[in-house]
Amino acid sequence: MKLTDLSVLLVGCGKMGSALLKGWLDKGLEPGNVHVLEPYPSAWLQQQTQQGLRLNCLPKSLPDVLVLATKPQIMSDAIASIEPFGSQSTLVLSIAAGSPIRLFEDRFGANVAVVRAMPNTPAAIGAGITALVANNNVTDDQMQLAEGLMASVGKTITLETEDQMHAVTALSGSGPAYVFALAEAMTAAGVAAGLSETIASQLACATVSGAGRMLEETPDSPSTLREQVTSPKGTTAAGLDVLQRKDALTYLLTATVKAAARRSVALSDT
Ligand SMILES: NC(=O)c1ccc[n+]([C@@H]2O[C@H](COP(=O)([O-])OP(=O)(O)OC[C@H]3O[C@@H](n4cnc5c(N)ncnc54)[C@H](O)[C@@H]3O)[C@@H](O)[C@H]2O)c1
Ligand code: PRO
Repeated sequence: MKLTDLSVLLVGCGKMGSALLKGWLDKGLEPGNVHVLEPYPSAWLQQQTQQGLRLNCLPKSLPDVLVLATKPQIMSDAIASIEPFGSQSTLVLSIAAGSPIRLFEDRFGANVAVVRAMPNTPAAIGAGITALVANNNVTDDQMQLAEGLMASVGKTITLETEDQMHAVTALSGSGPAYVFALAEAMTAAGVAAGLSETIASQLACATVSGAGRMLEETPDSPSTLREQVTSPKGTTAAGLDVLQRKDALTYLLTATVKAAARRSVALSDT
């Protein structure tokens, strides 16, 4: 099905919901075919009503896709108002961390077609990556539809089992925050080395962003790209000797991702 012909009911239009909606509207989704439920609509979302998007009212017929983008903690309450829309012909596409497929099967019925997806915030600039997993009720056409929607805001990968979603959420879902934290820490390190905050921040952010683009735009692996910066006995080798001493960086990130994955498991159990 083409994006132009698609009808969508979006529940929750905060940071991720609006990043996805922006991407879909840019790619040709008709605002007139979109209903959004959002108690605190942004100025941008309110503006879309002038193009025909319907805010805080329910569609008269079943939409092709019901997108769930509220926080997992209030997912159950949010579903209460839209239970009749979880029919077999409507694809339920949830992006909530820690909301398992069984929650939607319990609430909408065992026959409901559910795709669980984990995007990340670079989706806002079309540079996201989304992992998807479906239940057995999802048809090939519906899976293609879900992949197509998420591909319009970045890359997609399909998971083998829903269990993998905890690690995915911890790695790529939360991952942009780790990278932004790196830029913040590099700025602080630049200040400690004698630069002004402004110059340190400019250098740190451009370095993170430029290195990210190289990962994207060159065929080289992260290891090769790292080696290309590192002259024997030079400055980078001296720095990496601290960063990677006793695998410190790998150890820290492994513990980080494990903690996030544990939180995903805990959210699924509540
Ligand atoms: N932000 C991320 O990086 C990210 C990445 C991947 C997945 N997610 C998932 O996306 C979901 C939304 O996260 P977010 O960061 O956009 O949060 P957010 O708080 O920005 O957005 C959630 C929105 O839901 C709205 N809402 C609250 N109650 C509602 C209701 N009853 N009906 C409809 N809308 C309601 C809120 O007003 C808010 O605007 C979460 O489940 C999160 O796990 C977020
Ligand atoms: N943001 C959501 C959270 O922090 C899910 C992944 C990224 O819970």
